[in-house]
Amino acid sequence: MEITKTLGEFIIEKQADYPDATGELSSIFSSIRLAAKIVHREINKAGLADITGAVGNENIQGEQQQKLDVIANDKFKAALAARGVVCGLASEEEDCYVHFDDDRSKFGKYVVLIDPLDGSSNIDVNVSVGTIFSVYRRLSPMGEPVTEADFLQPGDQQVAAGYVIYGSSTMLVYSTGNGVHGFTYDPSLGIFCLSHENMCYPENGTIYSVNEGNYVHFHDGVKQYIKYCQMEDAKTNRPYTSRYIGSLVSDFHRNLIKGGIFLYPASSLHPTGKLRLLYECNPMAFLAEQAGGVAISGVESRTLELEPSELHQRVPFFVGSKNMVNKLERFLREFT
Ligand SMILES: O=P(O)(O)OC[C@H]1O[C@](O)(COP(=O)(O)O)[C@@H](O)[C@@H]1O
Ligand SMILES: [Mg+2]
Ligand SMILES: [Mg+2]
Repeated sequence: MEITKTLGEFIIEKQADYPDATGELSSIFSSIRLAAKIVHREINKAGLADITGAVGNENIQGEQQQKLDVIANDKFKAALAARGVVCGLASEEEDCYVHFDDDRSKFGKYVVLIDPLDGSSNIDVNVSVGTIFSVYRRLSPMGEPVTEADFLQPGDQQVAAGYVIYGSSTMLVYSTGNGVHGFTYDPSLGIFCLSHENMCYPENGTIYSVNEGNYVHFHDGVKQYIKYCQMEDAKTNRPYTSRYIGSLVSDFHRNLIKGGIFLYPASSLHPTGKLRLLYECNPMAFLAEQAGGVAISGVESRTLELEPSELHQRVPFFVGSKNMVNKLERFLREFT
């Protein structure tokens, strides 16, 4: 494919769609682009002793922090703090939100929430992982310290969201509410090139992604839907194919391109689900809806309308092709 446009050029071009744009949001994308290149370089060395394995600390979620969790967190935090447009950050790897109080940043208009390294359990086994980000306008007055309220905004208030996937190639996929666009990193040129403009879910798909190892712990509605996916019916292309990587970004990315549904339900193992609302589910739900898909956290529970109550809260999450998620919701309604 001919290289047509770089990420930087595309962002400037799109900025013209927003007459009041000041370039601050574009500056956040420059930070993310830079940090993504650095983390790409580190991940490509995963397997070498100095960046493999755990650091020996637990994060607030009680999970063993991997070295790359910490490296990615530091790189994204530093890049986002360096441009004076972000006044605060919340991260999976930080117990509490961080206030950027240098003279420029404290007048920054935006707060950013990140999952610096998604799919940590796959780092050491050479399976694709990602970074997830979400951007909001601050609610607190300019110049004042950020508060938790700046971060506990419902997902439909996001001004931008996206992910970086570090797989067979590294890609950055984002939306500012004007479609979903993907850029593939060319390490030899050191640039992200437009490769997937206006990404859209197929309305129907034939892939379902769920950790079936937890099947016995699932509620009936989910069990019945999984059975439905596995039943023989040529008219509806069933049985569907089961694909589960165990990295949310990678499972989401595949299903976005091919059509499919991803499920991480609540269960007796994870009573409120496992995935974090603020820096995993909301950004992916924002992208999904921008790509014509659907994202719910239960019956009549649009993920983007959930009112957050805690920085690291977990919620059930079902996302994917419109007709598949709507079908699942009918099962949840019927069997719950
Ligand atoms: O191993 P499980 O229980 O199926 O969970 C896999 C899920 O957990 C996660 O790894 C959680 O994310 P982190 O790696 O960022 O903590 C998701 O990427 C993935 O979808
Ligand atoms: Mg994650
Ligand atoms: Mg993570």
